[in-house]
Amino acid sequence: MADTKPRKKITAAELAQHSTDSNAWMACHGLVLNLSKEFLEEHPGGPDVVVALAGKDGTQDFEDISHSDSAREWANKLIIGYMKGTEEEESERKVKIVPKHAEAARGGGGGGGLGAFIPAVLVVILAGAAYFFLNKS
Ligand code: HEM
Repeated sequence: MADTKPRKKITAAELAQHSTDSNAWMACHGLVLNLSKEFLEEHPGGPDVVVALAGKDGTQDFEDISHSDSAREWANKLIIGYMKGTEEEESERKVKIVPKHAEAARGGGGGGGLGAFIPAVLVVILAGAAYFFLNKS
């Protein structure tokens, strides 16, 4: 993850200019990844699916595949810059990395309800068990 290269601030127009397989950038979680030739050749999902998103924001497609944490670490090595945004977003994107699978699922997917539901279910089960044992004796 030792990404020592300074990150560049990139506009949507600039991103859109890098949309061919020999010159492919893709935005992901506000970061800009350089989809190098080696990356495209080695990508387990093949080059075409990624090249189709070159010059665009591929965050949704990247998350839809539920990429592993090692895929995310690989993506971090491709970071060359960050998307232009508000001052706050930009200062975060200067140091940000592609979120781990669990974080992305929690934050981005909108499916956070279950996590909050589990403790409530546990409390009900424990209360039921306590009631049962206290009444037994
Ligand atoms: C740009 C950063 C990306 C990286 C570093 C990356 C890396 C990987 C890695 C390591 C895998 C193997 C499974 C895993 O470890 O999760 C994988 C699988 C896959 N990726 Fe990506 N990927 C990237 C972007 C994308 C995008 C934008 C798509 C668009 C749809 C995509 C589509 C797929 C598909 C379909 C597979 C499944 C291949 C299979 O199991 O048959 N990937 N990717």
